[in-house]
Amino acid sequence: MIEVRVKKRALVTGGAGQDGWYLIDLLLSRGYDVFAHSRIAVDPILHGGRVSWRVGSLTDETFLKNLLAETGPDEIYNLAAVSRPAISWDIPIETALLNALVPQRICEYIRRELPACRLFQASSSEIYGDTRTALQDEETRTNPGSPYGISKAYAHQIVGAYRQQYGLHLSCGILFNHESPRRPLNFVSQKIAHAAAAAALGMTETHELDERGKPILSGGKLYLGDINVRRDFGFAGDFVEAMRLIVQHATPADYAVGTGHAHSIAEFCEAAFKVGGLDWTKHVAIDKTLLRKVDSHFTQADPSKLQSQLGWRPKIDFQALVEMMVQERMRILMTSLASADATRPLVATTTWNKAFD
Ligand SMILES: C[C@H]1O[C@H](OP(=O)(O)OP(=O)(O)OC[C@H]2O[C@@H](n3cnc4c(=O)[nH]c(N)nc43)[C@H](O)[C@@H]2O)[C@@H](O)[C@@H](O)C1=O
Repeated sequence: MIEVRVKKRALVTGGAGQDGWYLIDLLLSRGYDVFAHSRIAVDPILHGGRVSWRVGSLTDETFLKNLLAETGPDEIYNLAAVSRPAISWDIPIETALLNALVPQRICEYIRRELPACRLFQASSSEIYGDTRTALQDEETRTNPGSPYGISKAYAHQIVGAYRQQYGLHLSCGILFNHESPRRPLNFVSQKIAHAAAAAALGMTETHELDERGKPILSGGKLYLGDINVRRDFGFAGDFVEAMRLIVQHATPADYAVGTGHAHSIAEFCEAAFKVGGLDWTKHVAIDKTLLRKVDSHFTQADPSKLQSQLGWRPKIDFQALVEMMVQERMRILMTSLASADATRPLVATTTWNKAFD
């Protein structure tokens, strides 16, 4: 019997991460049947219990094949990854398997079993490495410097190769830094937002720990690495809209996904502490142990192709993004202060588990 589907069926890998959250909400609002994968168990009532979750490791070939066979998606959004470039040095083999080989296995499965299925692959501006190019777009030379960047470059190129060779609808979004209140604390944006919120509430010490295993705000100070790095910071909610547009477009292709504006980490601090009326220079200090030996010092997207071909425009600018993040951290901290939970143990935010999306 031929199955007639009324609704489109999407599979989102790494669905429990920041981007998965926004994308699943978007797809549900567009009437999709959503299947989501997570590496670890998730609360089934998330997203109003409207998502069918599958839990397991994508690097397990049998699990991956069963996942694709059982869900039979019309569209796959491959967001699962070791998502922290700095941590990819600690787990380089897992990074290569999950970030590079899994996308290839998905392409191979699509080629053999689901040729009508469309793929969005989450590529990254880390594929450019420490570039000196003023603006980066789809043509910019890839020169990644970390196991993360190298694994993402492999995935980017193999997806493009399968698209060329087999004429399949496989696309990559080269995602520049994208943040939100759902960002884990071990990314610089949320680390700053958290410290700025705590300082605004008059706190000098937070329970949550930083990469060094010390409180994120300690003695009223936030310790950071290189604050001169400039990044193109966008809002994750805007980025998932780009993902959907890319998959809906008649022709598959690669797109740079970023705002086109760059800000330094120092500017992020300035904007974040300003939300509470504070002078960031009194609260931020440098700890050289947080400097990265390999880093991308400057990223700024040229999103012209995405804008002209698909009409994408980010709705949240840098200022609004920072304010949104700091205000949400203030709300969370006030809730926790109100519950007089001051005796709870310090919380590490940099566990191995948090390396994944
Ligand atoms: C595009 C790319 O974007 C993300 O990776 P990331 O850029 O490594 O993210 P991050 O927030 O850890 O670092 C941003 C910058 O901030 C600098 N920085 C300074 N001081 C601290 C600091 O104290 N902590 C951290 N974490 N960073 C610091 C750090 O050196 C780096 O230059 C992922 O979404 C990834 O999946 C992805 O694809």
